[in-house]
Amino acid sequence: MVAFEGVTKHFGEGETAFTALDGVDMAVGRGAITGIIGRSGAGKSTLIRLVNGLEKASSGRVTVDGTEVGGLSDTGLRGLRREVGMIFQHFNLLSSRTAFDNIALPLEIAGLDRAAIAAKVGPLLDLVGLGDKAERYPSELSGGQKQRVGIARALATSPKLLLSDEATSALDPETTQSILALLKRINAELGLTVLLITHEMEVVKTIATDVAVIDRGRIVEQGRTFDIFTAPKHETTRSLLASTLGTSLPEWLRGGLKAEAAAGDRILVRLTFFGATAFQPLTARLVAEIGTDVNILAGAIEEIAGEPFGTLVVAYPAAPEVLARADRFYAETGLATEVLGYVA
Ligand SMILES: Nc1ncnc2c1ncn2[C@@H]1O[C@H](COP(=O)(O)OP(=O)(O)OP(=O)(O)O)[C@@H](O)[C@H]1O
Repeated sequence: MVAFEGVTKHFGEGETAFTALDGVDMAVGRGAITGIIGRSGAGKSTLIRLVNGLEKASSGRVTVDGTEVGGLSDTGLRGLRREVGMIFQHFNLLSSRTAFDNIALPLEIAGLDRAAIAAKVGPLLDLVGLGDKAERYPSELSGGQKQRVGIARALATSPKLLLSDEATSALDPETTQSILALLKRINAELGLTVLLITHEMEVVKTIATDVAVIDRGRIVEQGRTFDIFTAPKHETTRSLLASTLGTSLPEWLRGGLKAEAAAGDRILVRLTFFGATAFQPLTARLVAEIGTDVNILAGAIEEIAGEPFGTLVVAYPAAPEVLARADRFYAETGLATEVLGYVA
């Protein structure tokens, strides 16, 4: 639905020139919820703003449904923006307008009469759960309610694509979950494609079917969320995900970790389980097969893009016969393993 082909974006000229995007190739599938993650300043906002023509690529092509955004006239851009809704971190509502009138705004701009507008806005208010708040002003609404108005406004022109720029970053965790549930429902019920940028890994883990990782203007990794989150390849992805997945080591352990084993050391291994049911029996068997001298140091079962996934960090003696037993067990069970290092 959206394609980036060799997209580069420079800001400024000469000595102050800055390359915000550097040869981005990326595809956003129809009906998918795609999350773009990256550190602050990586280029996420610039990337998303190219999709609705708020920024123009310096080179390369951005297309929405086959139409090149950079080549559109002002009229063409207005048409595109009816097809592409956007929601923002700080909601961007007009404080002088009620919830109803904020949602009505894009329809007024599109030239609809009052009756047609009312026929659209009523159901949208119901869809976002604000049927009883039509006449409230933004100052009378909570953050979550304001974002619901923002979502309804973005949906007013029946877009095919919704862009979300840190839409839950200003909300508390509970409200975030309710907004994410709403976005998921809209995606499923209206078949709306969603492209979101966020610095919150939890958001991606909860709703994104696909993810792209951006680092200093380049896409360094992209694919299905479950695959990327369970087996991140790029260093940036690993570091972004470390604190989210319960796979990061406690400081006291990390501090003493060595790359090489000395006599008498213990090896630290991270095991990855797919499917919650595998967790218990495999943990028990691990201890039985390797020997009782196994410490379980960290572990968690979580859900990524709707699928259960578990990790366990264990330590046991780095003696050749123990390592051989462990390797046999891993090969038999197909467990994914990663050696984290050695401790005295
Ligand atoms: N109009 C501009 N003029 C000059 N530099 C810009 C402009 N807009 C963005 N940049 C620079 O481009 C880089 C990418 O910015 P962008 O806002 O896309 O990053 P981001 O990943 O969205 O960051 P954040 O998570 O902090 O919002 C940053 O270094 C930023 O300073």
